[in-house]
Amino acid sequence: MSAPLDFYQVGDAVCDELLGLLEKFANETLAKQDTFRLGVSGGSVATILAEGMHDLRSDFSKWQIFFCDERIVPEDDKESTYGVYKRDLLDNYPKFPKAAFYPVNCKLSATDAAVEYEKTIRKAFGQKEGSTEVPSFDLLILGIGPDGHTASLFPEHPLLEEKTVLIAPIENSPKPPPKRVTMTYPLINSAKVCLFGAQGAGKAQILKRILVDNDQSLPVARVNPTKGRLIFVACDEAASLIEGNPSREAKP
Ligand SMILES: O=C1O[C@H](COP(=O)(O)O)[C@@H](O)[C@H](O)[C@H]1O
Repeated sequence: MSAPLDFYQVGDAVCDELLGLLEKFANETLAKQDTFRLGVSGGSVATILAEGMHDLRSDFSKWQIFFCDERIVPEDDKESTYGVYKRDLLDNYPKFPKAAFYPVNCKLSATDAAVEYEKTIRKAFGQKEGSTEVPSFDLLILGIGPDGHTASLFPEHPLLEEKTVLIAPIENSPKPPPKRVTMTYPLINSAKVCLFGAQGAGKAQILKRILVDNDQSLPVARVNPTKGRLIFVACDEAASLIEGNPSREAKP
């Protein structure tokens, strides 16, 4: 079964739209429960979120922010995703609660960091040790790589078939740096909302292959939160090869 798909073409307002949806989902969630659990990504999406998050009207003390993937590098390395949020958000806006962030322990090996991070997530969701229940994030904000990767799930990589582990190590990422940890499909597809942002003409071809051709060799096309919602936000340039409302129907 496919999750309902919403496609928003937003002129050049991808940043405003992503931040607006983040505020909306956070506050809708907090009207119903005490904690808003968010997963954020690296790359272009990280820059958008880290620069704009402080301005949102929400009770950040009730947010828990995790990483959809992380590169195993020190936090002051320019490749560190947590490093982007630290530099652009936490260091500039000291009122934003640092404790909202749950960084990956990048002092460990990728394997150990993945095991520890899965435990961290399960604990934050109030699960007992040994639980096999899959936590459901309120919102995951995901990026689209030029090769169709998302988080650190890359085309043709064996991790695409992972069914049990929720956070997996990757030692041979085709995009540097090679060592990373990443959410796998069981965790991603259990989210209540998976929200993608696509900005720039460089994303047009891959977005067409994902949304129009439904090319299942592309990791983004396999994101399908079956009990949740799937939303793509694209600027006009990124959406230039898409006509009308895409449905991601399987092609014969
Ligand atoms: O390596 C990564 O790339 C993707 C896509 O990044 P973008 O800069 O092309 O938008 C990102 O979503 C992922 O978190 C990151 O680790």
